[in-house]
Amino acid sequence: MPHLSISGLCKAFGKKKLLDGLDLAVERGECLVVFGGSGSGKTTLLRHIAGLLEPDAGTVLIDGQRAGDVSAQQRGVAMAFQNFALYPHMTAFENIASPLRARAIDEARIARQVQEVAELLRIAHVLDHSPRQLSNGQKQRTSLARSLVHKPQMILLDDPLRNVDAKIRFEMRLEFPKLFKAFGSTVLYVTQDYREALALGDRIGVLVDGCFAQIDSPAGVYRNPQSREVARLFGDPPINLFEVTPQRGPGGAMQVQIGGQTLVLPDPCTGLQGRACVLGVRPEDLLFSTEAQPGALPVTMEAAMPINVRTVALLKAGDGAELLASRPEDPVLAARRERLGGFATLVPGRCMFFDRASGARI
Ligand SMILES: Nc1ncnc2c1ncn2[C@@H]1O[C@H](COP(=O)(O)OP(=O)(O)OP(=O)(O)O)[C@@H](O)[C@H]1O
Repeated sequence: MPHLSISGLCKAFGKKKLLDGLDLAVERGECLVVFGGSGSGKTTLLRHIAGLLEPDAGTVLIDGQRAGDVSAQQRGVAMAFQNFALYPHMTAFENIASPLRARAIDEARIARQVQEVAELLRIAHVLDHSPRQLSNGQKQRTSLARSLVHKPQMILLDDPLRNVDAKIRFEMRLEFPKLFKAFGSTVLYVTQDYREALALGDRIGVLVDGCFAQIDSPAGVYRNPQSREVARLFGDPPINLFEVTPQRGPGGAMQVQIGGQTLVLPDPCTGLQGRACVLGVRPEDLLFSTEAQPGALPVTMEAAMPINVRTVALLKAGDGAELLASRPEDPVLAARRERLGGFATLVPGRCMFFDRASGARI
């Protein structure tokens, strides 16, 4: 039996349908990231799992029991919301110990459990500090330690890194997966940052219009998105999307028109002839070269910039259609300030097609 099992969950506030028949099953010990835009209903979903909201329709079961029927504490569910305020008059130790005190656990065991979680979160050396003596990162770790100290079977984390600076966010993203596995808890982790979703999730549920548009591994949502919407939500620079109608070219290979120019597709694409669709190509799968190649799309490079260890080029084809190509760091290209004529080709096996009307993956 899955640890968490949701079926047909519906919730509306006034006329606004927020959750619209949502289904989800999460296995014990799994980290499921709920990813979606602002206002898509992520927090509302967590509140149902915590038993704080009643569904309009559908069921939320934890270990087979309805979420609203037993208290979160009895079910071993812990929650940590975006703004984890610490008690300002208590030391870090007392803050972390507070959920254990509420359970009348003896002092020696409290000290042991606080020490254990503080060591895992690397804050054992500041346990006697008050919150105002802690750095922002240490505050964040302390509040997380407080959520984890009683070894919850399930932990609900609502965008815990939203309000921390980039360095702490990066560190915590690296540490979270190990930490979650060390506790063995089932984790539901809400974020609107696709990088965080890719870094942390065993699986990612992509929340769009009140349902999961796709629930898949990080590689699955990135490499094999089931809709144009999911494809667009992951990736920076974003995926290239072009409305095309593939046709068989004179040489027999399938081709499309971009910016009024012809690009030969690298794959057979059987069945797409004459079909109105959207071609999706990730920038890393669009190759730019100054050497002419058969079937390549004539383009001009309008600009290029380094992004981390890659260089991203803005290309224009024909009547002004824009394409993005990214390649391993290329300082010569990145330093160039003038336009550069060239050709674009696609990596075989990497083109995605979506139905133009519905957006569904073909
Ligand atoms: N109790 C409530 N009554 C009325 N409207 C509500 C209630 N709770 C949430 N909403 C509305 O539902 C929408 C979704 O809220 P929710 O907090 O679930 O989104 P979210 O995906 O977590 O957003 P964010 O990432 O910005 O925190 C918002 O427009 C919010 O104003």
